Amino acid sequence: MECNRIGLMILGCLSKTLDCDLLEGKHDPNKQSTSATALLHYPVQPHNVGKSGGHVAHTDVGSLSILFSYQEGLQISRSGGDEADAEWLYIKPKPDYAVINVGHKLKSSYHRVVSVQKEARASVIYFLRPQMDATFTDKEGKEWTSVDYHDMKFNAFRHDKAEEVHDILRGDC
Ligand SMILES: O=C(O)CCC(=O)C(=O)O
Ligand SMILES: [Fe+2]
Repeated sequence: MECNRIGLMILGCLSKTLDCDLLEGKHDPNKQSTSATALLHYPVQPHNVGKSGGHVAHTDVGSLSILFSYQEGLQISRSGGDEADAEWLYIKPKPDYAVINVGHKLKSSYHRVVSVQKEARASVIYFLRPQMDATFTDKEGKEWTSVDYHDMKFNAFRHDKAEEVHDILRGDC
């Protein structure tokens, strides 16, 4: 609940600063949404250090993500491009701070989690998302409901071969 409130507050501040309404009445507390809290566990991968053995490169679905982790491994791409060509930068964890990632409307960063340590990694993340029936138009002019877009992207996450759904994971549609 608190993360939801803080997320909406941040979106409100960004809206003012950018002079555009990012909330657009699309976060009605009385309507169902796909907002969710995820507890992520990354097992030890001693043979996979520095590789995307943690979380495949992707952009986040929704309005804003609030991430808590005390451990290294999160990287963002500075250059874009394919996962293999991208220039990956570590986001260092800072005690008592959360990492805030904007979602699609503001062009989410392309990020991933790599294996860096000999111990398992854990993170907690809250995804603030619009109500299910909120609509938006993608780059190709196709209209989506928030829930349909969410489900389409999650099918891509579950896909066996990330390279086949690369454009979806990178948020290119
Ligand atoms: O575990 C992390 O640090 C990031 C997880 C993430 O990017 C996600 O679940 O979308
Ligand atoms: Fe993410």
